[in-house]
Amino acid sequence: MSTDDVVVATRGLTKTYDGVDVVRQLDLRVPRHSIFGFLGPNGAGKTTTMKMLLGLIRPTGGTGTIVGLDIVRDSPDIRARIGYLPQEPRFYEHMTSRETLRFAAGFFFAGPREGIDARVAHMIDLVGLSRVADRPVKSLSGGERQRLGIAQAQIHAPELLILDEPAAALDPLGRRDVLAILERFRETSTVVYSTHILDDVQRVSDTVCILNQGEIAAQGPIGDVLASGSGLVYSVEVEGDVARARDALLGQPWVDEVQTSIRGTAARLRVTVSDADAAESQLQRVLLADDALVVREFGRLTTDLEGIFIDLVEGGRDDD
Ligand SMILES: Nc1ncnc2c1ncn2[C@@H]1O[C@H](COP(=O)(O)OP(=O)(O)OP(=O)(O)O)[C@@H](O)[C@H]1O
Repeated sequence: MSTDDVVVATRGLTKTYDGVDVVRQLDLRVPRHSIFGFLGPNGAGKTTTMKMLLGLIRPTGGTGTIVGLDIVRDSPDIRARIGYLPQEPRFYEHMTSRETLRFAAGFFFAGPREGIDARVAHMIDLVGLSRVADRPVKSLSGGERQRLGIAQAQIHAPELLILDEPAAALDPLGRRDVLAILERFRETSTVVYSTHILDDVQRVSDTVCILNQGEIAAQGPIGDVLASGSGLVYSVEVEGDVARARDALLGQPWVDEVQTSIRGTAARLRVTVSDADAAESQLQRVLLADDALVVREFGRLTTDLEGIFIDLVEGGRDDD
């Protein structure tokens, strides 16, 4: 990937508070035009990382660039070129949504008022606030406020949008609306958003980074991250002498574990292997060597992000 294709790149990014690394040695890479899901449990360090990227707090160690600018040296320029939605956006409650967006646009756009008004109207339309645009912000629902926050962050058409938990406080319909809006930005911009809701990431993200206790537990295209967690488990449905089939499998050096669940005359075997190549070439053969055994179904298990997330997060947890 060339540097033009990477919007955020950090190396060894670290933040220490009171001698504790809350973010440790992050090497992040966000591809241009991706919807990058920054996933992690509460306290993982997502907000701290985002604030470092925006120049709102200073890293203790490491370096980073964002849209080609240095995150420490160039932070004023970064804030002009990036849209940011904090976890709890604040507004002037008596202003309407339209006035709020006009006010924000005034910081970025010079030139005739009509230009600003057209941009504001376009953003109101894009985030679906037309019906309520001329009501005071204090009368908006949680979902409407969040959509206003996204419109405000995007008012100057930044090439990168950073959103801290944009959908966390919303009900399923509100979340769906926000995710649909993020999708619309994919063509024109890059979106980095944090969340602890796996389902959201699975729905809209093409790239994901799982952060746990301040460190990256997994990062990459979502398909690769999903494959990394599911590649070594096979599911096989058989009929016949299940115990013999199980023993035959456990006799292979590349088989770690076989779990069996009986379903009438058939059984499902969940086979965990240590060597995917060996499993691909030999697993079926081992089973078919038993003439009395019928193999009804055979395949690699596809796990979802939740399984991987729990494995990574639980696996990385210190025993206390
Ligand atoms: N100013 C600070 N001083 C000391 N510790 C801090 C400070 N800011 C954050 N922390 C700690 O750093 C850790 C990471 O916090 P952060 O807010 O980045 O996590 P997060 O992943 O965004 O969590 P959440 O999903 O709950 O918002 C937490 O343990 C938090 O208490």
